[in-house]
Amino acid sequence: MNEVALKPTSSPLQGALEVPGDKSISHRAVMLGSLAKGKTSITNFLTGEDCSRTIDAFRQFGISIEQDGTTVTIESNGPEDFQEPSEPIYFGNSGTTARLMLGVLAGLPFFTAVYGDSSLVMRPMDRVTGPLKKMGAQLDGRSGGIYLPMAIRGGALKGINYTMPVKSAQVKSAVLLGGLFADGTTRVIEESATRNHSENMLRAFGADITETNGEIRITNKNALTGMNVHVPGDISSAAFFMTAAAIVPDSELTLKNVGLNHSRSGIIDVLKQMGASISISNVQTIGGERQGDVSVVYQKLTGTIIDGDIIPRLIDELPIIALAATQAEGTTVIRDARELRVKETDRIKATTDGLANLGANIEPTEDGMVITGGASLTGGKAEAYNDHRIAMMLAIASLVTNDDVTIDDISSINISYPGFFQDLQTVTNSA
Ligand SMILES: O=C(O)C1=C[C@@H](OP(=O)(O)O)[C@@H](O)[C@H](O)C1
Ligand SMILES: C=C(OP(=O)(O)O)C(=O)O
Repeated sequence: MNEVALKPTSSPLQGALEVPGDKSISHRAVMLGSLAKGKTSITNFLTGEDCSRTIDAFRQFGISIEQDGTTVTIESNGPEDFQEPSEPIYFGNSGTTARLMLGVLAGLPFFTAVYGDSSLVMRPMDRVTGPLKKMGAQLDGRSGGIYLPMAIRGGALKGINYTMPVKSAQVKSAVLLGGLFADGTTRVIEESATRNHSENMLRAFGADITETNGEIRITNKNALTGMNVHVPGDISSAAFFMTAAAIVPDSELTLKNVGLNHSRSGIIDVLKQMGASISISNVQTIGGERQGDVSVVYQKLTGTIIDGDIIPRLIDELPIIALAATQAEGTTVIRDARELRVKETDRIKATTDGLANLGANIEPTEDGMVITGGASLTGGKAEAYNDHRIAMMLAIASLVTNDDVTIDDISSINISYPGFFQDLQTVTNSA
């Protein structure tokens, strides 16, 4: 157990901070770098546990991957040289590793067994095995093929046209990765845009991929070629500090080099909609990924409605947005976010239980929550349910409570943000 009792501090957040590299982009850089021929160098790689699971998976195929802090170097001859792993592959807590790797494994002509931790084995995999089976892969798993552990016999795929039934970048990416190995063209049609890092990076590595009006097409024509990838700061990590600065009076904080890809920046739109003072500067685009500095100056927030197409653009930020809503004047309604129920934990339950324990007026709904804000939080005990995003949200809550916030276990934070508490200390002490 790593229980902590965090003292309430109303100390404003000041100065500048550079959050670690983006988790989604770090995973994809290792995957495409391993599938490419030649050398790939990744800088500002996220050293969190989830991305280590992706590195370990490719090492099991015999790929040479060297890691020196946030720099990762991959030397590969491409998938023809991958070896059949002699041991099952462990995906840990990482949904992105599991779902995207199933797309890769579907295309590799050998047998693999895969498993995950106690959270990952409860997360639905049929959303990716469904389309991959249509492409010709043989996959089976627990409970009739829905859950890990799973066994895959890959190879000989054919392109399909796939209209996505769930708004999920992991599903889209798994099908596109399968499409890299399939005969003919693979088409994915999405109704609402989800994060497009796979498309951006596949294009940069030389894949034959095009996109028009929500239809993405990939053809197995060009081998990928190794390249240099610089990973921008993770907006999902920056979100904790942006929100903290937006709710703690007198804060004035800049988050530097944050990824600002439109498919990820819903948090900025929502905070602005709630009245936050946010400005963006030093914008540049590297490898198809927009990035820049985000400055937040404290200003009183008001409640809002969050639903529809913006949900996939801020899905991982909804727990911290719920905390912002507890500090905003009026009511905030979050809808169309049923996907939160199948993350590392049921995030609708974890967020509403946790914030209610700290004194918030918050109610779960089937696909979201309703928060009546404006009152200060008391503090108290709350469970992180072994979910990094919940643990960090509860830690940020201690900046606005009257008494201690006790969190049962904070070790999950290493999944996506190993230096979180040091960074929190830096910006709260520089006032
Ligand atoms: O593709 C990705 O890197 C991710 C996609 C999202 O999941 P879904 O595709 O399940 O929505 C997100 O919640 C997850 O943190 C990372
Ligand atoms: C849902 C998340 O990740 P994953 O699906 O990769 O476990 C997350 O990081 O919030």
